[in-house]
Amino acid sequence: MTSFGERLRVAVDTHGRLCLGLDPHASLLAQWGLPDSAEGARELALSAVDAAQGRVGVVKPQVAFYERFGAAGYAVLEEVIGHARAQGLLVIADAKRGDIGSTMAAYGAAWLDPDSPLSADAMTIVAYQGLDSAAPAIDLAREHGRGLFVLTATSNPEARDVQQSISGTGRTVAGQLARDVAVKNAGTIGWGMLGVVIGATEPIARTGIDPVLLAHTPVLAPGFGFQGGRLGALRDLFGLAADSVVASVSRSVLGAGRDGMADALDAHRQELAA
Ligand SMILES: O=C(O)c1cc(=O)[nH]c(=O)n1[C@@H]1O[C@H](COP(=O)(O)O)[C@@H](O)[C@H]1O
Repeated sequence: MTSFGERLRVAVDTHGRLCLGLDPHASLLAQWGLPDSAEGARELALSAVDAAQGRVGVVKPQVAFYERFGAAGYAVLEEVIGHARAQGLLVIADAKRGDIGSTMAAYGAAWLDPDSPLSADAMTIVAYQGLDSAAPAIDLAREHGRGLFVLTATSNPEARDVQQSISGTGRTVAGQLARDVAVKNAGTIGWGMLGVVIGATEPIARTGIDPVLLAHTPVLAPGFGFQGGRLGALRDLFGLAADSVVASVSRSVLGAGRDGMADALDAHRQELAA
């Protein structure tokens, strides 16, 4: 079976390193003239998947924007994930789950088991319980060719006090988590099945993460566009980890509206390539 790392590499080599976030914010639904309902979220997300087709290889629905509509929202999320995957897009479910091992097994089953109605190619997780608490989800992902992205240095400014503080190992919390992930990918040829999330709102040098460690570790990088990170500055921001980056944008594309999304995606791609 092809691993998630290999599939992600092919998607990036084919379509470039941009990922489109499928985030139906209430403000975007209003801007699009759609109802603030599961049906509105469905219409926005399915239109975004259509615009993504042939322009990006990866999409990332943030599940909170569906969850807020309860069961109806989850039904839409199932449809959006299924539709995107059927179109050949890789789907990262941005669920940001984290818990003790036995519960992580259930989260893995929900988002990564091929038989689950929410089955995605990868999910985001929080590992403040220690990366090994995610072992059951990691094992399940490996078995089925799926992946996980571990939050290490997030894009929001409030995160710094925690994530850049020095842990018991002498490294920053972010640096230690990134190292733990990289160690699990060691020995992989190309990209491993475990990635890290590093925000694009400040240079990696400030996070305490050693970019050299990330040669085999894909880096999901949100924070470009609406949050201020510049795609054209990707190499300056990520330094020696730049080649591992998948740059994620949501509002800066979706905010261009139904008819403007395709052009916005093309403009973002050009900015990345420049
Ligand atoms: O894991 C994420 O994707 C994530 C991590 C992070 O540090 N910062 C961050 O913004 N995100 C997500 O990335 C998306 C950013 O959206 P825009 O700011 O609209 O491009 C949202 O879905 C966030 O939940």
